[in-house]
Amino acid sequence: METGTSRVKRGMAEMQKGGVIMDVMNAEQAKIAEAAGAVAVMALERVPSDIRAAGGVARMADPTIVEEVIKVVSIPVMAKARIGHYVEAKVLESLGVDYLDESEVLTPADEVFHINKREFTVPFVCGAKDLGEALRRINEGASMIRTKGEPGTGNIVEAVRHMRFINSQIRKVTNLSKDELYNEAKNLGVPYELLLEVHELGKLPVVNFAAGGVATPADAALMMHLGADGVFVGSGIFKSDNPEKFARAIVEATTHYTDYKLIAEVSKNLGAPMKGIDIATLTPAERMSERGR
Ligand SMILES: O=C(CO)[C@H](O)[C@H](O)COP(=O)(O)O
Repeated sequence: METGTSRVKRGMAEMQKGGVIMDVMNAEQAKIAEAAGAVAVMALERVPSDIRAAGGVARMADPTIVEEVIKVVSIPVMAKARIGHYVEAKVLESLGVDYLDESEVLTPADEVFHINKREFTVPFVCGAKDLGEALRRINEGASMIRTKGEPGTGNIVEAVRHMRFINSQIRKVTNLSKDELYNEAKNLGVPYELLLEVHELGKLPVVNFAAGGVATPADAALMMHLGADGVFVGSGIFKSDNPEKFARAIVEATTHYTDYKLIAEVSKNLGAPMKGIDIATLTPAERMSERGR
């Protein structure tokens, strides 16, 4: 049984299109994000780069933080549950969040099963690095997809790879004949009907945002150029020298992603972006994008 209609759940994500969703750790940051023009905020205890630095098990945020953020902003509030953690998701739903992120940024609670998102009234966003992952999450009830990227690195390279790969897989599926789709569905480990939808639409049946490693206005614009429907930014804003300026500049660059003069203008005197990490220095266990398939 599905709770809430897919049309409404997916429609809510459609309304965020072209915008920036910002990670915030408290009410003050939530107000900065809203004033900068964020279309939604993600309430969490630590941004991904702090999660990397802290080590240990990363869980859902203290409900106090989530409630505090809900209280101070009028834009939608999202929150993260661990992959497979049904109860964290139910708790966050009970707090009245507008969207849930079943996120690889937190330590997975289940190595095999994701949450059955169809059982929830609140819509979900999930990460994906290829078409198979994206369609499996949609089959479980996700109403929005985002690239996984490599969160907390300030390095855009993985988000670029995931966006390019998903889009190239979609192009391939669009060109297959209907009878070839059965084999492709088997190869990708996804239901035939969903793959048929991609074949007919020429895109995912839900919006696909970019996430994981966006650290500058130009990074955000690059992801839009590559076909993202919008952008999530976590560490890039609140681990930069000047969060207010970065937040505003990233929103401007996302909205006007082909206006290179404007992107140059908003990129002036921003102060230092977050330092960032070379992906090659990460061990396999440190790669959050490998969590949850
Ligand atoms: O929601 C997210 C993933 O669940 C984050 O917003 C995103 O991945 C943040 O990554 P980064 O800190 O690199 O911007």
